[in-house]
Amino acid sequence: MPNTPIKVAVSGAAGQIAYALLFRLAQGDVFGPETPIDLRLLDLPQALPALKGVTMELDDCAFPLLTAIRTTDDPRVAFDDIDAAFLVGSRPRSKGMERRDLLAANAAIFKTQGAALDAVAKRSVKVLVVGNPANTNAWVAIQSAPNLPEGAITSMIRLDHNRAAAQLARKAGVSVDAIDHLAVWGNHSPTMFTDWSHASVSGERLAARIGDDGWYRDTLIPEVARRGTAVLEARGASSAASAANAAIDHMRDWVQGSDGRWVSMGIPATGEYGIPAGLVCGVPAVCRDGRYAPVNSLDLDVFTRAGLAASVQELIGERDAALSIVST
Ligand SMILES: NC(=O)C1=CN([C@@H]2O[C@H](COP(=O)(O)OP(=O)(O)OC[C@H]3O[C@@H](n4cnc5c(N)ncnc54)[C@H](O)[C@@H]3O)[C@@H](O)[C@H]2O)C=CC1
Ligand SMILES: O=C([O-])CC(=O)C(=O)O
Repeated sequence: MPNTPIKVAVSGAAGQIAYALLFRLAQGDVFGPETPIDLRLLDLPQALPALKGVTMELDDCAFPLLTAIRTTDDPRVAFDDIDAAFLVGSRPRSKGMERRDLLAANAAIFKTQGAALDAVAKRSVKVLVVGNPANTNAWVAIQSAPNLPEGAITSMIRLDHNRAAAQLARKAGVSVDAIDHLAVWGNHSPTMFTDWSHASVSGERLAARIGDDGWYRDTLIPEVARRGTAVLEARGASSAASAANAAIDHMRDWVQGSDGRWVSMGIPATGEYGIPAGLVCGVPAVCRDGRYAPVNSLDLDVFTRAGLAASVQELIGERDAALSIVST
């Protein structure tokens, strides 16, 4: 094997998303078929026995690219010298827990993990936060990692982007690949805003091809926003394989490039579109040469601006609720 292994950490590694993610990572779906991979699996002490079972299964797949697996409950061990991290583990909502309590519990986790990344990860590390509330968890991690370059830590809104793309492709009778310039803005929460105003299919405006503005406003936007809840109700468990698939898509495009196509990513805002600088917000982006660049200077219509502003207000509220944890 000619290449040096890439070191990749996954937190929440004993959980259901990781169970769909790890095997695809080890197969080369993110870093390519020529890149050996050294996995660092992080979970809570009580989950380590189950995590042992996952590592046994990884071994039993005999993946040629998988050169090493290390399990730990210590973020500093997991993140030592890593090139990439998928931060999936977070505290789920439990009975009687208010949203504020959930934010506080997760802010504490992501403060610790951000500080560990700051201390021991490679300066070129690429971090994707999946664990909810993903945008605000990423914001907390960024505040705790002042020595990492700006843009090292992102959050996932790609599942929402993929959900929208699939529904639009079906409605238009085209393949998902034919759709470009689609965006999902804002928070990964029911306030997220699916935007087809720039979307195209083979050079034609997608909105004109579908020709049903009522369906866009009254069906697509709310269905994408509530899709996570609908899957949870149907399956009796929250989205796992599709969440892992979106995490793979997000990191693969970031590493390998999006070929000029728009993807949606939760990234620290630059002040564009009235989003306060630094807030981690879903925006359209293009990835090239291992970097992402937000799509700036778009002309947003009144409906889109209002949808984005509502989601940004929610993010500001979450950030302010997390602020006291970060600053103590
Ligand atoms: N951003 C997105 O689009 C999506 C986000 N999610 C979120 O992803 C997260 C994980 O979901 P699942 O895998 O289904 O949950 P899960 O409950 O099956 O697994 C979570 C794992 O994280 C571990 N964990 C908890 N705190 C930890 C910590 N401080 N350090 C390391 N590990 C820790 C748990 O022990 C457990 O093994 C949830 O927060 C969920 O809401 C889920 C779907 C989509
Ligand atoms: O609420 C959850 O845990 C699941 C989730 O984010 C989604 O499916 O979009």
